[in-house]
Amino acid sequence: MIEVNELSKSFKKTIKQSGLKGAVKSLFNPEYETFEAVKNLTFDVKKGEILGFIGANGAGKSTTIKMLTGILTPTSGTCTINGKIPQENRTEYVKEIGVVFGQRTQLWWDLALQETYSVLKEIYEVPDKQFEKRMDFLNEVLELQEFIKDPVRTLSLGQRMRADIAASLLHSPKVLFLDEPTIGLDVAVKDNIRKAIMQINQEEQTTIILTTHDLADIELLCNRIYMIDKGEAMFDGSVSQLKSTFGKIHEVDFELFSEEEVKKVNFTSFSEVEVEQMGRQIKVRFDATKITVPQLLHSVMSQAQVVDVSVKDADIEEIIRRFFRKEI
Ligand SMILES: Nc1ncnc2c1ncn2[C@@H]1O[C@H](COP(=O)(O)OP(=O)(O)OP(=O)(O)O)[C@@H](O)[C@H]1O
Repeated sequence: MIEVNELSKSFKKTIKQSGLKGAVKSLFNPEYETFEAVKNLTFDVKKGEILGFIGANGAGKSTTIKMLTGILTPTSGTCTINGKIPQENRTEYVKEIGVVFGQRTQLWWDLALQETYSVLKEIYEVPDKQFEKRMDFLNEVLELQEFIKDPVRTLSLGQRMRADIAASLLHSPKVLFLDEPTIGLDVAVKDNIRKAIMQINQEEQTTIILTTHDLADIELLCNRIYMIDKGEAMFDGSVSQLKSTFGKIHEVDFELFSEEEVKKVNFTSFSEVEVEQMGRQIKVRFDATKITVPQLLHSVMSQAQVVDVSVKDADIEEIIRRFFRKEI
């Protein structure tokens, strides 16, 4: 459904000069440098797939989404969505896609939500019968009923996000771009939005590209992760591949009977373990490909009296944090 090939985008940036003299010089005789925000990205997304597009702040996610939606023109490379080039024949292309920028709304601030949908119906030329059916479906999935008659400016952030997602889906697009759809929402609302996204994807086979900083969104929704850093691809694969390839660090927390017992424990039989001790607690971090949890448990329990143990699996947030810190 989506094919991206060697996609790049550079921006011309003014070089800032220091001091008042420099500022005046920049104003009348600016000097420019080229900044590569996106570098040679190549990936494809199959019909019905949900791709999690992740990266640190400034990695180039929004710039990529803007090229895929046709807002920006690539400096080089190509992207085609359902066989169409986003920058060509925009009127036809926008009927194929839905876009939600979580930080901004596409709704009219002073109009009642229902009226906004009627305007969008005309813009996208949705036939009356289809519009009614669509509104019933969106009402059911996104629970719009309680606020559909209210002006957009009076909606809460969670209601506004549901309203925006419904607006992006009104014309039954084949591809949906969601840029931070759960930003700033409370846990319960996030949960509702995720369920709605999942239902739409399953019932309509909508292909979705989702950018988010909330890794629970990725774990719960995405079949695949595409990770970028400074505009370049870093990882392309499933969540379980990410965990099995990079999530080797596990953690076991021991609670011992007393501080005296803690002093009895040594880890000299293991070469690479990271140990932290606090009161009666011992926290051990280790590479699960080199040491197994039973080996570690056996060693500690044979040396001292353990009252509680908790084992933490590799967590996607930790893996990505290590990626961004360049430890991986
Ligand atoms: N119009 C522009 N002109 C110049 N530089 C730009 C422009 N748009 C984006 N950039 C730069 O390109 C880089 C990538 O920005 P982008 O908004 O794509 O990042 P992002 O991954 O979406 O970040 P965030 O998670 O913070 O939204 C940044 O360094 C940004 O300053």
